[in-house]
Amino acid sequence: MHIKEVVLHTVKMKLVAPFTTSFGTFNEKHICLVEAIDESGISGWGETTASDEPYYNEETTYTTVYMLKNFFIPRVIHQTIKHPMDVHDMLTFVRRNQIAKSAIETAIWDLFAKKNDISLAELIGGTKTEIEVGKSIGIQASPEKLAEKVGDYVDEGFRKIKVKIAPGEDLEYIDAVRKKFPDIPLMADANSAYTLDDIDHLKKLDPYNLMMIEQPLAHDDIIDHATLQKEIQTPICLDESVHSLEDARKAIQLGSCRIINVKIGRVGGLGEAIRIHNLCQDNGVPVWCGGMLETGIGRAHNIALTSLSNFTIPGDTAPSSHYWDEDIIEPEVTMDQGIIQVQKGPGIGFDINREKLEQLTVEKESITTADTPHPIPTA
Ligand SMILES: O=C(O)CCC(=O)C1=CC=C[C@@H](O)[C@@H]1C(=O)O
Ligand SMILES: [Mg+2]
Repeated sequence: MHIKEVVLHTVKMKLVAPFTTSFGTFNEKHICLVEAIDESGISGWGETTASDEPYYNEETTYTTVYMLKNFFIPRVIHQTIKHPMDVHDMLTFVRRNQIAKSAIETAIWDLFAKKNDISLAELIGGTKTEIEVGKSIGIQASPEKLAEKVGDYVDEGFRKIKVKIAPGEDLEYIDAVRKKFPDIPLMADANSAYTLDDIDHLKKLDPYNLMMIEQPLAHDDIIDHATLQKEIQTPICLDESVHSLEDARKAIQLGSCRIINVKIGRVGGLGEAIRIHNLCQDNGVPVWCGGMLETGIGRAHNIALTSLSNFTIPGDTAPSSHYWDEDIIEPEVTMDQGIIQVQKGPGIGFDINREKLEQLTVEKESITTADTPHPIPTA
């Protein structure tokens, strides 16, 4: 397979509701949608899952566009690509920048599946025809407001509820939810808001029977999470700390977590996500697919990934309508009582609403050569 052109469509999209985590509130975001076109004119699609600010990790939408234009697209355009699983190693000449790598790598996965007229789920060996999904709720104004929001999503049938916590917005909030919903599958995401000084405080979450506490400690830590996991009963799930298969291996070996939140962008693409899934399966560590407030393109990749068998915990893959007034894919991602059907069409299985894409585009750039001022390996 050869890519003859890559078009970077940068869109500005407003969320239907603000989303608050321990590191800030998002109301809108710029997203770069990556269109990889082959010699026969077929388009594969990926998206950058960074935000406008480098608060989740070190990348932003703008850094990902720079890295795609200057390094990653010049590395892959006009090259012979035998299989999308090979793209990860083509990009390791650059350190990290996982979200930028993922955006072009996932577009190549979609393109390859379309050229072979199979769904992305089938291409990666997915076994499920439908997936259970959960809802990630941002930090709310009060414990009562949170419990009310949880009720709305329980009524919609979501199979897991994830709430955000931070010091001062944790025990009372979890207590209010558990008082109203003693048995629902409930988890908390701390986005690195705590330290080992908070061990005794975090122990107070143990009686609430949470499925897990996600990323309680530093975004780049594996060692201290192992210390914490020995002290608390609640299973630790890592998100930000796991950037690669190697990070996952070390975390499992050290006992830093019992669950891993796999995000295609954070780990540098679908190939690495599959490798992490397989490693976790071999070690009895369940995984689930986290969300990054994606458009339908990223959402479609997440659904396909979740069709793999060790994704045994519902992911943060809510329907399009929970994020956008109008998504840029057709049809939109919909859900029925917490279940999303795995798309069967070729590639990501959704069409792009080109009219909507044009409306939302703030910048568009077509790249047809490997030109870059930087030395790029070709081997
Ligand atoms: O896409 C979704 O619905 C999940 C959003 C979500 O929980 C997150 C998105 C982006 C960064 C983080 O704040 C957070 C997470 O840590 O998973
Ligand atoms: Mg998280």
